[in-house]
Amino acid sequence: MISVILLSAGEGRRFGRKKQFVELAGKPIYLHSLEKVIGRFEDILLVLPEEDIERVKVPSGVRKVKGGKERQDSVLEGLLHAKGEIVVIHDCARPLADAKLFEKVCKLNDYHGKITAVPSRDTLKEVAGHMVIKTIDRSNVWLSQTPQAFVRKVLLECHFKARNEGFYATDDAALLERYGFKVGVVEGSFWNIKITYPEDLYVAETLLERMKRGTKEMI
Ligand SMILES: Nc1ccn([C@@H]2O[C@H](COP(=O)(O)OP(=O)(O)OP(=O)(O)O)[C@@H](O)[C@H]2O)c(=O)n1
Ligand SMILES: C[C@](O)(CO)[C@H](O)COP(=O)(O)O
Repeated sequence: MISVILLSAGEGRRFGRKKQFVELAGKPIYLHSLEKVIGRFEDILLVLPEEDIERVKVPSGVRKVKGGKERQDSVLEGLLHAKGEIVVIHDCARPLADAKLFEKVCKLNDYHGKITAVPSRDTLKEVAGHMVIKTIDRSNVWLSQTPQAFVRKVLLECHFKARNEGFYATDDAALLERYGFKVGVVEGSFWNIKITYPEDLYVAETLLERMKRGTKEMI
């Protein structure tokens, strides 16, 4: 069985409010991800802020779990309730993720986990105090996205170790890397943007409009 853990328990500090409940194309941001996985996966968990759990209504079969202080804490809460041998972790803050990506990333083969990611298109500079130190070779640099999939037991082991060490990372793959497990990459999409700041919402709206019209060419 595969479990999907949808993360929606953030505070939206950079956005200015809990962005998961903000409307995007007529429905709250978290619902975009939920609708992508319903009917495709047996075990779906939606991680929510404790104070919102009661009032947020979800389709039958979807389990609501209370989140933690940081993203990583929320993932661990989800993991402790998940039933699948494989777990897919997804940020509801990425509402444009293609439904097919969720299935693609689960095919782990001989990896302990897989991420979706896109190769860097920009020239990368290391900067200190507004001064350029050097240009970083971008040929091996990929930008990490979600969904990401893992063998549940392995991810749980890594989360426990990280908690004991007080180590926090911005994605789950970083924990597997730290403890010596193998992480593979599936090509994601430049359309799968993350809503972090208010302006990201306008970009997401524009992209969604384009997707609805069936035209995915770059603007
Ligand atoms: N304690 C947390 C923090 C984050 N998330 C989720 O993890 C995803 C990525 O996090 P981020 O974009 O950082 O969201 P926020 O934590 O809400 O934003 P900020 O860091 O600006 O406060 C989001 O879907 C968010 O809801 C979560 O479930 N629990
Ligand atoms: C997991 C993630 O979506 C990958 O890009 C991201 O790391 C979330 O955290 P961030 O701090 O907003 O980058």
